[in-house]
Amino acid sequence: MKSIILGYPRIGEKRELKKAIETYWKGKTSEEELSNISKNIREKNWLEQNKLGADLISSNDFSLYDQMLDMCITLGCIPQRFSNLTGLEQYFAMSRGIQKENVDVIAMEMTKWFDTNYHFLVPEFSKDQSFSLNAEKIINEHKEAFALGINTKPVIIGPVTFLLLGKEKESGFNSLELLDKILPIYGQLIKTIDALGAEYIQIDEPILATDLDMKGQEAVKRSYEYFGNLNTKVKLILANYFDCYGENLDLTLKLPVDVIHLDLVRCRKQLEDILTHPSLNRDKILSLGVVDGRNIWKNNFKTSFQVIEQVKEKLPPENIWIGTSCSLLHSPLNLDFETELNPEIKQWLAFAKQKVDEVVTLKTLVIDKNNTAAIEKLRTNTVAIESRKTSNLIHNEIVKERVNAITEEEARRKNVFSIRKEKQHKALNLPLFPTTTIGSFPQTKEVRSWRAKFKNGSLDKNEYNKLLKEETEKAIRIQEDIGIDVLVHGEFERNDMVEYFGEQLDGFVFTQNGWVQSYGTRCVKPPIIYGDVSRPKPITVEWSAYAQSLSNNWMKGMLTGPVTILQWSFVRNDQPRSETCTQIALAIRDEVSDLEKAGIKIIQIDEPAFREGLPLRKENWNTYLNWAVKAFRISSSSVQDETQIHTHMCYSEFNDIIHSISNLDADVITIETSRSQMELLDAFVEFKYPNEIGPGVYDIHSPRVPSTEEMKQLLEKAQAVIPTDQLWVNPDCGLKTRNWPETKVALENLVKSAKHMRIKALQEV
Ligand SMILES: Nc1nc2c(c(=O)[nH]1)N[C@@H](CNc1ccc(C(=O)N[C@@H](CCC(=O)N[C@@H](CCC(=O)N[C@@H](CCC(=O)O)C(=O)O)C(=O)O)C(=O)O)cc1)CN2
Ligand code: MET
Ligand SMILES: [Zn+2]
Repeated sequence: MKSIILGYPRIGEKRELKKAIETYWKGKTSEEELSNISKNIREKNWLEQNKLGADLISSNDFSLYDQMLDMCITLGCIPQRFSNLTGLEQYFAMSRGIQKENVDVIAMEMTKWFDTNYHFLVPEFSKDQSFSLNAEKIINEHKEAFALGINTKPVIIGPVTFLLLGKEKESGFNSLELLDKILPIYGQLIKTIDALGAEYIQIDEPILATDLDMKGQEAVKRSYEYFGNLNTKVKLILANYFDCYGENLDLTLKLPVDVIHLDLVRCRKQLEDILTHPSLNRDKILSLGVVDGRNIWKNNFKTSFQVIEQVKEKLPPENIWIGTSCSLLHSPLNLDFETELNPEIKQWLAFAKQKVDEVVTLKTLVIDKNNTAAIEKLRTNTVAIESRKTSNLIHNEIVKERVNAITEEEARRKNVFSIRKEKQHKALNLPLFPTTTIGSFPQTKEVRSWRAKFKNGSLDKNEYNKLLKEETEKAIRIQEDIGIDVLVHGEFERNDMVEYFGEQLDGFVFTQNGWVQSYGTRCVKPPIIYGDVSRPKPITVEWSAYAQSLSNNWMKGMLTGPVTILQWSFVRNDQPRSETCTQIALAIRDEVSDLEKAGIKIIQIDEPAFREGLPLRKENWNTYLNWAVKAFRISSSSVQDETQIHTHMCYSEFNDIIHSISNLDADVITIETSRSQMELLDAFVEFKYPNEIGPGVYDIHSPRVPSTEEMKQLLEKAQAVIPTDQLWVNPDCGLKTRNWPETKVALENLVKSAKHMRIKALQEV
């Protein structure tokens, strides 16, 4: 029996990697310094897992930006436009774009990794694509760990997941047609790893958690049969996570791999299917992912034992591994740093380091029932689990009753959009192609340092608020000067769009250092929802009212929606997510009502995680979409017809959920479309989406400043397919990650492009 960790967080205990990369980007440190800090983080991670007693530890789970991007480099799949660059400059240009002297290249697209808040860079494929092996990173990391006495299992992304998550950059071919070209490169890679003396390779194929068509299944079969014929000693672990193997199970069990990993947190029922499956061969090792890599709750050891016992009836102990459900990339690093958490709640939690310990302890208890240290851990585990079941911190009867009493009417606006639209146009009096931004303005070092000082007590509340008010006023004047129509207050008072709300709602706790990577160097501290959610008092009303008082332009109220608050938090697992989401929706509904009462005429309820919450398998979509849409509608429907409700979504594909997007019935939706050159609009066009829409024309994830001409062209593209009176002009998303100089120029260009469109539209009438 072995313990297996599918991957470990790479940001460093105190986000050392983030800081090292960002200072490197600023030109303040050398490549060598960055490389040293990276190496230290890797070594620390390996030694930590090793010390805790984990048997199978990953290498190549480290990345300077993203593991899919690393895979592109490994396979020599580098888009043409980066071919004049080399090394780290090329690597970071691929991730963030580059703009200097004679070089102006846009970044690769970024999108959500399955149903997580982690973003990967999307591989780009052309029909005559060629591949070539560059295994340097994988070799070096294996050697580094080996020097510490650890024979790691390199982890790589499998060919089918790689190809299917990538994007064809020309029409008329399917990425899977590249399989024949890519398999020999994977073959060379596996041989290279074999030659290093690695005992195992972990090949991640989470695409197996989705509905694969015949071609996809065939590709899986062909790939692993190819790998099976390589004549290598190294053993293959096939890892799927985030859902069951489902329809892909029979195929999977017949593949010539040594180990099959199961995510038993997301899909417990597959165990029964597998153990009774005629194709299960007793030589196969099953890696049981029982410790949740996606949430922070302590593992229930007793439940895990039941799972292991069930497998022991069918397989010999040496063919049973115990592990994390998925990589721990999605989990914060170390609970020991949380000195301010309520101890009652803290005892219910486990972060990455504690999860490794859980995996090892479970294994120990299974193989050695008399191990006293492990028995003591089992005892504390049982106490914690029981304490959570019976704690009176969790339940609030008033909240439960309110959820049960929700009526259909409360989830519906008073009138249909066509009626609202007219009233809103009269009330708001906006020009054609109204310009707006998505909410946040640059979170400068100063703003963050005020918050840090306020939190550590060296800045008092009045001074902190005064500084924030000044910053807000500054942002408003800048927007007025640039000529933006609908203003925002800038969100300077918020650390994060979800954490900020979590901090002010009952039923949530938040961490001091519970960072999780979102993309590149950007991290989030997801709040923890441990109990019934309610809003003790208004959250944003004072800020919005203050901001509105400073300007004659309309000020958008700015809220995070219930689905996104749910999706970007660690959610309690003792009741259905839908129930928790509805509780949050009621809290936001009260906030919306209060904003309206305070004179705010336009209220944006952000739902960037709406799409991400979609289950991986289509059979579960309707259930989710029903409660998610309803939650949004509960939060947004208390207002008068004249009050304009906006929503915002980024990184979403809309094609297959456009019906539900339309059912949200937001008066205006702003979306991210610029990196895909407006491709994401297609869904709205085909559906004849009736409400107003702001397709993003400015890629805010890149420091690159888009030109007026560029944005004009994007708007013309939009205007060709969407009626003019439905269109808004805005960036892809909020501007908090940008700096002021580039933001100002980009927004000036944006307003110019809108004005140009307006003049043209009037001339045409
Ligand atoms: N939750 C969430 N998910 C999301 C998004 C989002 O906005 N929020 N946006 C999409 C893209 N993802 C993003 C995720 C994070 C960030 C981001 O900007 N993160 C910041 C941290 C934001 C934050 O929590 N800031 C805190 C803490 C800031 C901090 O680092 N403070 C320093 C001290 C600062 C000083 O003394 O000067 C420290 O702790 O060391 C604050 O402002 O208060 C970062 O990584 O840099 C942006 C986009 C999708 N998913
Ligand atoms: N209002 C938020 C902002 O502008 C929306 C962000 S969506 C990830 O930052
Ligand atoms: Zn966004």
